[in-house]
Amino acid sequence: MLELRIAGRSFSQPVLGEVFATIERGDRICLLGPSGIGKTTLLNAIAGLDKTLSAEAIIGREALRVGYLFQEHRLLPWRTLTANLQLVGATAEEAEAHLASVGLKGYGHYLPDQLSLGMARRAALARCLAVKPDLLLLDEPFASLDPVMAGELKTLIAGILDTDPGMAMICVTHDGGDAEILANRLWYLDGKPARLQWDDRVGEPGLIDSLLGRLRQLDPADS
Ligand SMILES: Nc1ncnc2c1ncn2[C@@H]1O[C@H](COP(=O)(O)OP(=O)(O)OP(=O)(O)O)[C@@H](O)[C@H]1O
Repeated sequence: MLELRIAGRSFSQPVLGEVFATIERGDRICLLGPSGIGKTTLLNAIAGLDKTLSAEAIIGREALRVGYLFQEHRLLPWRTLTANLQLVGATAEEAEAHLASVGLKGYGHYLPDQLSLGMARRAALARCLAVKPDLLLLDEPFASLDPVMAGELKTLIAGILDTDPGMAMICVTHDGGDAEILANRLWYLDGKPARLQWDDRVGEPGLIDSLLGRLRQLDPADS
């Protein structure tokens, strides 16, 4: 469905090295790695937002609908939630249904600034769904949420993926435990410049425990 052939990405210094991988329908990838290593840079590349990369770097991107949940909600603050969803192609009825599916039934007339952090993130997730994505990109969706809210959002995302087995997902997280709930594949990005150090399929007994152990060794601050 998507093939990554990234030769590298530098800003003032090299950030990403060569990244080669394929993403298939139904892949649920948790992307882990130390802070500042290049996870968002990689997600932006996959989303097609990095215009410095050649078309050959992300093969298949043009044919895909991508829903991207950024670290900030990036909803237009002067538009209601319904109007924000309509901007990406939803009808008013579809917008209402998407908002209801993330627990925001009846909030369509609210402005983004009238929402709590957790509600705004769910509204942004509803906007992702309004795109009818083939690929869902989630950049630290649980960051800054209290454990209860984070748990609810995790369950919500797991449910969304369950109802659409063909949808692929890449979720950046610092918490290997998220992988247990959401992932069937794990990527670990590390190195200078950063490369995918592991690309593992979940399913082997003990893999998550071994992942958490490796994370603790590699990056004590993140474990
Ligand atoms: N637009 C930019 N201009 C200059 N440098 C950038 C830009 N975007 C990212 N970088 C640099 O690239 C490196 C990787 O950043 P990136 O945000 O991709 O890391 P990350 O792994 O997502 O970090 P975190 O886990 O803290 O969110 C950092 O050193 C960052 O300063």
